[in-house]
Amino acid sequence: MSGEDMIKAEGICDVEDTVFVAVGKNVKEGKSVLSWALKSFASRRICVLHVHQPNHLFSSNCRQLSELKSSKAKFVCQHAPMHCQIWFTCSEYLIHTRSMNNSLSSSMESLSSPEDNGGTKMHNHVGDGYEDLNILENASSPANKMVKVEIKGDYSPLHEAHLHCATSQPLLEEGSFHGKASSDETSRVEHAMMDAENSKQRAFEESVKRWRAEEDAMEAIRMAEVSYRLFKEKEDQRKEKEEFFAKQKEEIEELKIQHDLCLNKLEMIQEKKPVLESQITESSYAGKELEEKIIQAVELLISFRKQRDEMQIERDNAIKEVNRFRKLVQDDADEYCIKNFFSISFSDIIEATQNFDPSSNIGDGKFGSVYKGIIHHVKVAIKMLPACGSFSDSDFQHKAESLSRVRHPNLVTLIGICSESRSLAYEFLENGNLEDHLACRKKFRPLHWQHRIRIAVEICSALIFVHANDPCIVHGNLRPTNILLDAKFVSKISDFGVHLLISQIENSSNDDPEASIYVDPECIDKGGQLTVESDVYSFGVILLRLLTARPASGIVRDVKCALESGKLGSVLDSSAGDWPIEQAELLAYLALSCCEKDPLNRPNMLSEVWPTIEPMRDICKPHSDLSTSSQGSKGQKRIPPHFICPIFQDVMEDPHIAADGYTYEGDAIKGWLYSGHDTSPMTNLKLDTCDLIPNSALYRAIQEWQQQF
Ligand SMILES: Nc1ncnc2c1ncn2[C@@H]1O[C@H](COP(=O)(O)OP(=O)(O)OP(=O)(O)O)[C@@H](O)[C@H]1O
Repeated sequence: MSGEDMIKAEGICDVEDTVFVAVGKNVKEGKSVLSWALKSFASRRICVLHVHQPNHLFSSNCRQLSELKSSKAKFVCQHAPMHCQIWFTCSEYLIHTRSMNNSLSSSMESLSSPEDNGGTKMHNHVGDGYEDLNILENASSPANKMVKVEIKGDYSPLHEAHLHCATSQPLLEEGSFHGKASSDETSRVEHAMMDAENSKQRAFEESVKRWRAEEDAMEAIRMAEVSYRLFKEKEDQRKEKEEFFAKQKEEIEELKIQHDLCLNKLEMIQEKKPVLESQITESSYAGKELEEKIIQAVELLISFRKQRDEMQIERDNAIKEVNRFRKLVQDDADEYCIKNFFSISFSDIIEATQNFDPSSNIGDGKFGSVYKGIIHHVKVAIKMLPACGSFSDSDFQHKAESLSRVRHPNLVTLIGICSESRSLAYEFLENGNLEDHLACRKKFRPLHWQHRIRIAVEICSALIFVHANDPCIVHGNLRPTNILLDAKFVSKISDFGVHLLISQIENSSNDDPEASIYVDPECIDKGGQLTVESDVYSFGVILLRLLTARPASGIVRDVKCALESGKLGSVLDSSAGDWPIEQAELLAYLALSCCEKDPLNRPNMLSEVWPTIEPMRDICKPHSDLSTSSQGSKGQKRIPPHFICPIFQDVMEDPHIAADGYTYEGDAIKGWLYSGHDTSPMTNLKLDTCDLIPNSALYRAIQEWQQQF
C-alpha cells in the first residue's frame, strides 16, 4: 500500500494541507526534523511518518551537497511526480531541492539555514559508508506532496530508492517508466528489479542489524559514560572518605598522645598520692591542734578581757579614790596653809630674819626690804611692806589671801602674810632675779640664748594668766628684778598684785629712774592708770634686754636702729651664744611692737605675742640641761637618773631618804612634808614617819660625778 493510501486508510488527515515528517523508528531521534517542520510549517498540519530507522552514527558527520550524487536521489528527483516539491536533507541540512515544476534549480540558499523562517529545515543523515537521505515533499498545495526518500549505503546507483509517496500513484510504474520496452527487456527489468528488491531487502536487514549494533554500541557508550560518571563520583567519594579517615586518624593520634600524657600525669599523681595523703593527714592533725590552740587562745582572750575589764573598773575606782583623797589632802593642805602659814606672827618674822639682820637682807625695793629666812622649816623670802597704810588689817589679809590663791608655775607663790607687820612671805627662789643674771652680778654667768627665749615664753605665759584672772590683775611693775629664777632656772614673776596691798600715795612714789624705763609712758602721761597694755610695754623692754643685755635706757632706739640697718647681730648679747638670727629678729620686731608708744598699736599677749614666741620653746633645751649647761658642762654628759630629785627633777645637792625609801632633795621633801603631806610623793601611801635621813653615800657619788666636769 502506498503512503497516501495508508494515510487515507487511517484517516489521519487531509494530505493537501499536511506536511509529512519522516522520522525513524525512535521518534526522539527525529526530534530535530520534527521541530524544524513545526517551526517552518506552523500553519500546516504535521503528520509524522515512521519510515525507517535513521542512522545516528552519521549525524555529526554531515556535509553539505551542492548537487545530488546519489543515483537513487537523482532517480527520485527525475521521476517523482511534477506536482511534488522534494527537499533532500543530510544531517539536518538541506542539500537539494526539487521544485514542483521539476526544476533542478537549487534554492538551497534560501533554505540552507534551519533558522530561516521562510525555508524548511531538512533533516538528513549522511555517512561515508551508509547514509540516510530524508526527502520532504512540500504538501502546501495539492501539487505539493511530501516524499520520503531513503538511501542505503553510499550514492551507489546499485542502490535502489525506496519511495513512499503521499500521492496515490506509485512512484515507479512500468507503463509510465519504459513505455514501449520489449517483453524480454520487461522481464529482465522485472527480474532485475526483483533482484534489486531482494538486495534492498538484504541491505535493509543488514542496516537493521547494523542499526541495532550501533544502538547497542551507543547504549554501551552511554552505559560506559554513566559508569564512568558513577566511577568518578565513587572515586570522589572515596577520596573524600580517605581524607576524612586521614583526619580522623590524625585526631586519633593526637588523642592518643594526650591520652598517654594524661596517663603519665596520672601515674605521677598516683606516685605522689601517698605523700599528699600523709601531708593531708598531718595538715588535718595540725589544723585540729591549731583549732584547739585558737579555742584556748580565744578563751584566754575572753578571760583576759574579763580581767582587763575588772581591772579597768578597779583602776577607775582607784583613780576615783585617789582623786577623792587628793582633794581631801589638798583641802587639808590649803586649810593647813591658810591656818598655819598664811597668818604669820611678827615674832616668826623676827625669828626668821634674825631680827632683820642685814645678813638676811637680800634686796631692797621701792616698797621695802626683802629678807630671806625660814619659817616652819620652809625657806621663804619675806617682803616688808610699808607698815602704815590705808588698809585695815582685815582688808590687807583679805586682799593678800586673794593674791595667794592666784597660782601659776611662773608666778612666785605667796605662802604667808603677817598683817601685823604688813609682811609677805614668798617661796624662796634660789637663783635670784633676772637683772643680776643679765648684768652678770653675784658671780652669775651669762644666760644662754635658749634660757632667755624660754624665760620670755614663761613670762608671757604668766602675764596671760594674770590678765585673764577674774578680776584681771595688772602687774604694773614688771621688770627684770621682779623676775626670779628658781633652782632649775624656771622664771617666775614676783610682786604681782603688790600695788593692790598698798595705798595710792605709796604706789605713786617712784624714785628709781631705771624702773621708770619699764613703765608704760602712756600710763605716766595719764597719771599712773595701769592697763594690760602697760604690762605689754614692760614685757617688750624685758624682751629687748634678754636679747641685748644692754641697759634699759635707750634700748628701744638702739634695737630699732640695728634692725633698720640690718645689723641686729651687733646689738645681740654675744655672751648668750650664737643666736638663731631668724628667731632673734622675730623677737626683736615683737619687742619693738610691744614698746609702741600708743597702747593700741601694741600686740595682744594671747592672740599675737604668744603664737609668735611659743613655737620657739621647741628650740630650747629642757630645764635640767639648761641649768647644768649654764653652770658648767654637766649637761654635756647624761645625768644618772638616781641623782635627780623626783620632786625638783634636778640633780640633788642635799639628798635625803624619806620613810618610803626614796631619796629626795632635802628642801623638796621638807617642803612637801611641811605643807601638810604625810604621804609618799612617789607611792602616795601614808608614811610611817616624817623623819628624814641624809643620804651621804649618794651625796658623795654626786659630788664625785660633778667633779668630773
Ligand atoms: N621670793 C624671792 N626669792 C628670792 N629672792 C627674792 C625674792 N623676792 C625678792 N627677792 C630678791 O629681793 C630683791 C628685792 O626685791 P623687791 O621686789 O623688793 O625689789 P625690786 O624687785 O628689786 O624692786 P621693786 O620694789 O620695784 O619690786 C629682788 O631683786 C630679789 O633679788
